[in-house]
Amino acid sequence: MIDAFDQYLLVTGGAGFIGSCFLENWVIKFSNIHFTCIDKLNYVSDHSTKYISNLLKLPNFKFVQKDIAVEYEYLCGLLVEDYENNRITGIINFAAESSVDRSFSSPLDFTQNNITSSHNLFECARLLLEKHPEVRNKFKFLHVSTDEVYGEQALREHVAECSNLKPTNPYAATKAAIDLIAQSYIYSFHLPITIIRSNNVYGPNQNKEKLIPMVLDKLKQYENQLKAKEPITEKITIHGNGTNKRTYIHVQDLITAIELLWMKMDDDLESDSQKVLTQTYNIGTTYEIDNLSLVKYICDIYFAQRLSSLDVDYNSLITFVKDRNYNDSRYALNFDKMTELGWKPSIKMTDGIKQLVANLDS
Ligand SMILES: NC(=O)c1ccc[n+]([C@@H]2O[C@H](COP(=O)([O-])OP(=O)(O)OC[C@H]3O[C@@H](n4cnc5c(N)ncnc54)[C@H](O)[C@@H]3O)[C@@H](O)[C@H]2O)c1
Ligand SMILES: C[C@H]1O[C@H](OP(=O)(O)OP(=O)(O)OC[C@H]2O[C@@H](n3ccc(=O)[nH]c3=O)[C@H](O)[C@@H]2O)[C@H](O)[C@@H](O)C1=O
Repeated sequence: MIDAFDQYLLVTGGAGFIGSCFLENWVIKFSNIHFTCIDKLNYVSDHSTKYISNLLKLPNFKFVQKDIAVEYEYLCGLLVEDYENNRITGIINFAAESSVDRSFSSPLDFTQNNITSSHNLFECARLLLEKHPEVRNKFKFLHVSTDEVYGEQALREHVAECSNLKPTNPYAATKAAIDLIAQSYIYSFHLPITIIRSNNVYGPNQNKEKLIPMVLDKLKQYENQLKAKEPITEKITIHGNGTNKRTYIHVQDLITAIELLWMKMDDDLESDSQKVLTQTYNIGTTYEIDNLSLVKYICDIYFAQRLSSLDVDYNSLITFVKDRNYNDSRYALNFDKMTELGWKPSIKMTDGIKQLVANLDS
């Protein structure tokens, strides 16, 4: 069979926030690579392919709506039994239920979904390399984890990839569990899984349950109600007293990091080494800010860009609500390993937020 494409990749969770931004970038940029995206289409994309709609007709893209937590047989067929037809030798795993808030109310669903979906992928990858050992010299697996697996850091503390995993919420615990299962597959089956753990990611296509898109959505509603001379109904909701801090990375900077690692994995395969394959990488920035300051920062940009004539006391737009069961105080990553590979974040938070405000009507 003559391969129409140089590589065949499986991307899971590609209809969601980061996955869709990744696919929007890579499917267009790498026309020599074929991408199969599997996503169950949950609430984050309104149970639709709206974030990847312009990819659906491209020759190097295929979308499959499946729940990889329950479709083990399908995955096995795609990756192992029908390898000769599908020839998938690269997996990038974004798929997960990603909301900390939702994990407090349905922890078992998070365990069932997040752990089983990723473990199904690891097991299929193991079986593929067992059945087709010749694939090992071109097989890559990038698993997307999170900084939350480390739990919170004290002031001036930074965690490196070798730091202990101390998750505090059910979502983070599922992500930590997956990382530990991945580690067992690396040791026991020499499966070349590379893991990335990033700070909070922001950018287009992010569901408005998360802080930044929530603030933008509330401000847009405020603007619409103001123009329609309707009563202002919605307020920006801040958990607790707003002093919790987060560190932010623009989704494009994360994608650049993924691309660098993917190339370094190719170098490893060509030189039969494992400098990057089987490694874990923190992907972070130094843009740390407390939640209340971030909300006011976004308001500053929003009003300057869209409502410059108004002089509004932002406190009137904000309401403080009950805090999370547990709310990590801050995450601070040591990302020297990525720096040593030549990566650094390039999108300033000001520019990233301004870009989001400017694109609100698109
Ligand atoms: N957003 C962040 O700030 C952030 C930071 C660090 C790590 N992460 C990780 O990055 C990945 C993507 O995060 P996101 O913010 O884009 O999430 P998201 O919630 O926006 O998208 C996740 C996608 O995965 C899909 N999915 C979930 N379970 C699935 C299953 N069993 N089968 C098929 N599809 C499934 C969902 O339908 C959704 O489209 C997740 O693994 C998350 O843990 C996110
Ligand atoms: C690395 C993880 O980032 C995201 O998780 P996180 O909980 O940090 O993101 P959120 O945007 O949900 O919350 C950030 C911060 O804001 C508070 N907050 C949120 C929503 C709201 O309406 N009001 C708030 O005050 C919240 O308590 C937090 O302190 C990502 O979702 C996850 O997948 C990651 O891996």
